[in-house]
Amino acid sequence: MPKILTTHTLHPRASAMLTGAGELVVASALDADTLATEARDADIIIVRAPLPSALFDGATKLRAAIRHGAGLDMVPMEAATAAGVLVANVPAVNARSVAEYVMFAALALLRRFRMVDRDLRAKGWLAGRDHTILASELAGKTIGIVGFGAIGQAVGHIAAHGFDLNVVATMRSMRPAPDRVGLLSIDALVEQSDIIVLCCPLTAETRGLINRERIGRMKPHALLINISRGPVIDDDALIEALQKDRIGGAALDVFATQPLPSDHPYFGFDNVIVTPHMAGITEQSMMRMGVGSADETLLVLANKLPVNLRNPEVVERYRRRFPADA
Ligand SMILES: NC(=O)C1=CN([C@@H]2O[C@H](COP(=O)(O)OP(=O)(O)OC[C@H]3O[C@@H](n4cnc5c(N)ncnc54)[C@H](O)[C@@H]3O)[C@@H](O)[C@H]2O)C=CC1
Ligand SMILES: O=C(O)C(=O)COP(=O)(O)O
Repeated sequence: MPKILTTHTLHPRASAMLTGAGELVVASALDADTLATEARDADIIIVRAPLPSALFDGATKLRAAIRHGAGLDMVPMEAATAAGVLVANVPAVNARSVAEYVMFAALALLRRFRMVDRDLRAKGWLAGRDHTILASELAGKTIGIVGFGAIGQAVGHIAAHGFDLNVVATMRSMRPAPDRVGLLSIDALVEQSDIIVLCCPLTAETRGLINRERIGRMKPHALLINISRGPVIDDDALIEALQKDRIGGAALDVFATQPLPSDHPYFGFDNVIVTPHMAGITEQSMMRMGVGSADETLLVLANKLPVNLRNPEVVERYRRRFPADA
């Protein structure tokens, strides 16, 4: 029976799909050593936590690493490819969930929800209503989307059609954008946006993209929302801007260090929302990501290639390891 190692428990519908196809084993811990040890006799690994490169050295049976979600930064692609292991992901199926989180975060920041809720509970009704800085509407503001892929487009659609926001976006290749979306360079986008949303993957190019200089160009009331990956932002520069009231606030779902240390400076700001990497996690998206991961697993176990193969250059090496059935 093939061993399907998963870093986290899957949605029941996904587990049910795998019943009979293999032995589904949830990793006992997520540290590098445990994952590498438990992957040694695995045929497939379903990934929701960073994998160490060393995992691929000892995992001689491993056919595929299947990313439960979009971002591929958790899988060391070079090590997987060198070891002849297929890498696949389940793209786009959590985009709606993340886009709804982005609107929630923008509204919560503009409504100063953290403070209002806290003051009403701690100090009573009048304190909850006593805010000298007024809340603000979304309508008419400009939202700037960095990375106009599945999530960026879902954010743009809801923002333009649901909230009457002006939408601008930056893309790597400036292809024609949909109606109601203006294309800008990253520098123009940070200068012109009231709300800046990071929806790009973490790559060598996007690491540190939101640096001190770009934060310095933002409007004084600008809100920064990050659902991408933590290292896209220079944390020291953002913390300094928040301390000096140089920007309006931030909503951060992802961090350079996860779990976020409990004494992290981000916890100290009233105008910062922090969530534990859960923008893409809803009942619906967990089902879709789980089912997508199970679909890809079943294909690989049937000696076929996954639909969303992300390292096609591995195929020849993989086929030498696991010759296809006639
Ligand atoms: N917080 C959460 O729960 C979640 C976070 N994510 C993160 O969001 C990222 C994007 O997800 P999707 O939209 O599904 O992926 P996608 O691949 O559909 O879109 C990413 C877009 O970013 C663009 N891009 C890449 N480098 C860029 C650059 N330097 N400047 C501007 N644009 C650039 C790409 O061309 C593409 O259009 C994922 O890679 C992941 O890191 C994804 C899902 C859930
Ligand atoms: O899709 C992504 O990249 C995410 O960050 C969310 O996926 P996950 O919750 O890790 O399965």
